[in-house]
Amino acid sequence: MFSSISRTLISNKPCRSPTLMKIYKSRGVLCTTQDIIGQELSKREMHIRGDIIAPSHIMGIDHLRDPRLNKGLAFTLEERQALGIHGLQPARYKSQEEQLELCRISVLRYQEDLNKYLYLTELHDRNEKLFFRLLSENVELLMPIVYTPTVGLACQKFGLIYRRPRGLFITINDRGHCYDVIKNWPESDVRAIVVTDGERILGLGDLGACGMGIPVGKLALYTALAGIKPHLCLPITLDVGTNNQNLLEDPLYVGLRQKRITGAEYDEFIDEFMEAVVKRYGQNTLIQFEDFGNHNAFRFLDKFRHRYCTFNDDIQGTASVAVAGLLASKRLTNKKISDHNFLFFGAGEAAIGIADLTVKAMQQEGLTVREARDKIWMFDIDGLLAQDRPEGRLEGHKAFYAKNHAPEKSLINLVQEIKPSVMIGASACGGAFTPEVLKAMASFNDKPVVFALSNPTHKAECTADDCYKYTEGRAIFTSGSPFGEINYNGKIFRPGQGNNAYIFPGVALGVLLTGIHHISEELFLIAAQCVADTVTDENLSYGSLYPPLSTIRECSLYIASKICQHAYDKGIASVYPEPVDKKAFIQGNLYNFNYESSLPNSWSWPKAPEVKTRPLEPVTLTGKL
Ligand SMILES: NC(=O)C1=CN([C@@H]2O[C@H](COP(=O)(O)OP(=O)(O)OC[C@H]3O[C@@H](n4cnc5c(N)ncnc54)[C@H](OP(=O)(O)O)[C@@H]3O)[C@@H](O)[C@H]2O)C=CC1
Ligand SMILES: CC(=O)C(=O)O
Ligand SMILES: [Mg+2]
Repeated sequence: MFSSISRTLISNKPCRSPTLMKIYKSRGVLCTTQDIIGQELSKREMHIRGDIIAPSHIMGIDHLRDPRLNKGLAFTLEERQALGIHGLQPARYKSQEEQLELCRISVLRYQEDLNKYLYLTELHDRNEKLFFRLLSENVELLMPIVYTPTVGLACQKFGLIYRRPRGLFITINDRGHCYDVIKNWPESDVRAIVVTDGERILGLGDLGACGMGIPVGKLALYTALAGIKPHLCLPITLDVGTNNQNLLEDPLYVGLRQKRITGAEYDEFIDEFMEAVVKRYGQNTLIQFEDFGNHNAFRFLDKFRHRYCTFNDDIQGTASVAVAGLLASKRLTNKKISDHNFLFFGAGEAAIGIADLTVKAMQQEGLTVREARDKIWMFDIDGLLAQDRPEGRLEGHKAFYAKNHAPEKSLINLVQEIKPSVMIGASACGGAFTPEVLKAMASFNDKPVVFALSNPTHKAECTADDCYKYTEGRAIFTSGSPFGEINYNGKIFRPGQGNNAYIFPGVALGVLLTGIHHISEELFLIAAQCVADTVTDENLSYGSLYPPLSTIRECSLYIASKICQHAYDKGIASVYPEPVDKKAFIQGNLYNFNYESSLPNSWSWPKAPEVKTRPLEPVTLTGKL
């Protein structure tokens, strides 16, 4: 459709006069934006709308300035001539592969991770395809930069490093006008939103508006790990203030300088936001809640899950990746999930989410809900979840796991008493799994399973080194942030990263492609099984319960294909007709990480007299400078 549009004249301003419109139309001039794609779009959107690009309407320097169009030195001589950028760059042609190599060298030149983060942010702003291809082909190297742990530091330093806008900030002062703010977003076809209010950023607490790094990082993974087209993704931060006194007093803080709004005003604001999203982008827009405070996270999941296309990544995505690890661990321990005795350190979004999904996994193995819950012990800031404990409420799902047991505030005492075979930390309490606790786990388990899921790295309940050291190399260890390769007494471990990044990109892709309206727990069990299925014996031999990060893209596509099948089998898809070849359907909808021709379809090499500049000698692609 667009190639014919690109051949047609487009007037500078929408025409309002019916008479003029008739005349223009008779001459083939498109008068209003509606004429072009049947929607209200700005002129720029006519040129670049989603992945429909009309290069013939963008001339000159904009091709280099627009990250969606820029290919660096990969514009051919023909393209440079046609686009009017000839002479604006040095003569050398560089393929995308050569550029990728230069990017790798450039990133590695930086000593500090925050500088690597800044380099990648700048690349993202400069050349979108190069950024995403670099990230997707170097996940092991770069995910720790755009994601945990470095993204945590980037959020903490957000006021200092903020350069260019990315994503939408909607503040509590915009209430009544959420839709108007969302309308300012230049893309008319958004399918996925990651939203935070910054109250619980990783394990770093309330970072207010500085939490924007998280939706940006999560959505970068949507594209890099699942091939979801970047223009379909929108990061949003809802700025309702912050209770972080340091930020409130920090002259560099970029958010609203006020305490968090709570209560009815806050709830109405979130309601308005959800409605505004649907009003602009439709009922099927996927809204991923990320890093909200505990109380709000559970409330909103309950409130919205049957009204919107939404999920909470910290509760459900984390649950899925942890259950995936437990499923994979069967091959090392020879135990079913229901053979274990669990102790959770932390009873918040992540821990409760994992516990609830683990119960579902045990039900699949034949246990009743009661029997499954009995196997799960939980510990929060006030100690063991015990039915009659004097302190600490048993709000929400905590009550399901409360035991008929005397109050217990000492982790080591509890460990020694109940002798768990699996211990899962999701407390943001760095170092809580002390050498004593780890030694105890090793004393009554041949292969203790230890998950230290808190992020970023310094919040992990124990390090990988300590875990292997104090369990004599017998532990099956997983962490939320990466620990790299560990050499314990000559044995090499490559512990896996139990992070929801294995789950949410693939789940999102499956949901978006099939148009699932409401996201059930079942999808997260499917995703867990997919991840567990992709773990090889070799991965397990290095102590990893997850496939290597270098294969996480395949893992996301596998999850999406299973969700796709499930959606049509269960009749919960809304995209019809059902694709016969699901794999081809998915592949056909993925982002193309490679540069494409910038020449309009109709473009042909101009005749000599029309060319104002002297054509360059074509440069050989492999030639040296
Ligand atoms: N690996 C992954 O993919 C993910 C990791 N996480 C990480 O998990 C951590 C927790 O996140 P989330 O569950 O959302 O946070 P929450 O605030 O919801 O939960 C934290 C839990 O830890 C408990 N806790 C805090 N301090 C202590 C302590 N000293 N002793 C015992 N328990 C304590 C809290 O107790 P109380 O309930 O009494 O307040 C609460 O139950 C974060 O570091 C986060 O980064 C989160 C999501 C995904
Ligand atoms: C990984 C993640 O979602 C978190 O730590 O909050
Ligand atoms: Mg999170």
